Amino acid sequence: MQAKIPATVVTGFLGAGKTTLIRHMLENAKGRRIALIINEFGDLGVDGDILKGCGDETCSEDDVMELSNGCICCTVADDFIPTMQKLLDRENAPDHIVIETSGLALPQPLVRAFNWPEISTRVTVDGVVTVVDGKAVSEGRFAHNVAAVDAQRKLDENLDHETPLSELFEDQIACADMIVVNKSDLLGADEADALVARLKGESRKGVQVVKSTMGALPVDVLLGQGIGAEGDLDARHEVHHHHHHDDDDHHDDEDHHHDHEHTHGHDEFESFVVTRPEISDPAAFAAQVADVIRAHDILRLKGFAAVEGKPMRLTLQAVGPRVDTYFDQPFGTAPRQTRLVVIGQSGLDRAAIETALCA
Ligand SMILES: Nc1nc2c(ncn2[C@@H]2O[C@H](COP(=O)(O)OP(=O)(O)OP(=O)(O)O)[C@@H](O)[C@H]2O)c(=O)[nH]1
Repeated sequence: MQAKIPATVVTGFLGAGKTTLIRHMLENAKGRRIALIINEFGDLGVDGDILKGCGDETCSEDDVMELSNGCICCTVADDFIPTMQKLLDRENAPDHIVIETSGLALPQPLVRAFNWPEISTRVTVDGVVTVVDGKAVSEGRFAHNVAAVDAQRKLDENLDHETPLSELFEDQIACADMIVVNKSDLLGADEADALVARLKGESRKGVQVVKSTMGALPVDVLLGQGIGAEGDLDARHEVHHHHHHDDDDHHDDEDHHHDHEHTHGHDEFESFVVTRPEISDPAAFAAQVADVIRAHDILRLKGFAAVEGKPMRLTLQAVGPRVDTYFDQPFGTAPRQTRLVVIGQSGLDRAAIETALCA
C-alpha cells in the first residue's frame, strides 16, 4: 500500500489571511506539487481567482479545485468526497493537498470527513492550521464579554446563539494543531506576544502558536506536521453545535430546544454580490466602501473593480473597516464591471448597501 497523501486544513475567520498565507506557501513550495481545494463563502470566487493568478509554475490552474458554495458538513458526500477522489485518482497525484475552508466554517466536520472509507486509506490530515487576524482578536472582536452573554442567556433561551462569531472562533482554535497569529505588522511587539501567550493558554497542549505578517511562514513549518488529525477528533471539541448528525457525539439535553436552523452556523450569516459600473477614483471608492462597512456592520467585503482608463482589475479587500486595494491583472475577456461580494451576519440591509455602493 502506498503512503497516504498528507492534507493540511487551513481554517480561520473571514479575512484572517488564509488566502494570503496559501499564496505565500505556493510561491515558496520549492517543487512540491501542492493541490488546493477551496471552499468559499459567497459566490464570487475571489480567492480562487487570486490563487489561480499566482503565476507559479508548480501550481497550474488544474491544481486549484473549488467546492460548491456552501458548508462542507452539508455537502461531504456530494462534493467534498468526489473532489478528493478525483484528485487522488490523477495519474500525477499531488505531494500534498491544502484545503482552505470558508472563513465561516467549522473545521471539525471537514476533519471528520477524512474518516469516510472512500478516502480514509489514501489521505490523512497532516495538520490543522488556524489563521487568526491578530489585530481583530486583540481588539476583542471575537472575545465577547462572557458575563454579558450569560446574563442575556438567562433572560431569553432563544438568545443562545447570539454569539456565533466568538463560538466559531473558539471552535477554530479548539481544532488547531498550529495557530498563526497573522497581521502582526499591525500589532505592537508586546501586544503580539500577549496574544500568543493568551492563545497558547486557550488551545490544546502542544499546539504551536506562531506570529506572521502576510502569512509569510516557511513551508516546512506549515506542512509536514504529521498529526493525523482525523484520528484525534475527540480532543478537538466543538463549542458550536450545528447539525445533529448521527455520528455526532454531543446530544446534550440542553441542545434540544434549538430549532434546526439555529443549530447550523451558516444560517447566521449571509452574502450577496453587488455589481456596479466602472469607478473613477480608487482612493475615493475605498473610502466610500469603508463608510458603507461601518454603517452596516459588514464583516468582509472583497472583489474586483473596473477603474476608468485602467486596463487592470483593481482588487478590493476589506476586513472590518480596513480596505486594501491593488491592481492585479488585466480584465481579459471578463466584462469591465465592478463586482463585490458582501458578507455579514444575517439581516444585512441589502437594498441600502447596494444603493450606497453604487452611489
Ligand atoms: N496588514 C496586513 N494585512 C494582511 C495580512 N495578511 C493578509 N492581509 C490582508 O487582509 C486581507 C484578507 O486577507 P485574505 O488572505 O484574503 O484572508 P482570508 O482569510 O483568505 O479571507 P476569506 O477568504 O474572506 O475568509 C487582504 O486584504 C490581505 O492583503 C498581514 O499580515 N498584515
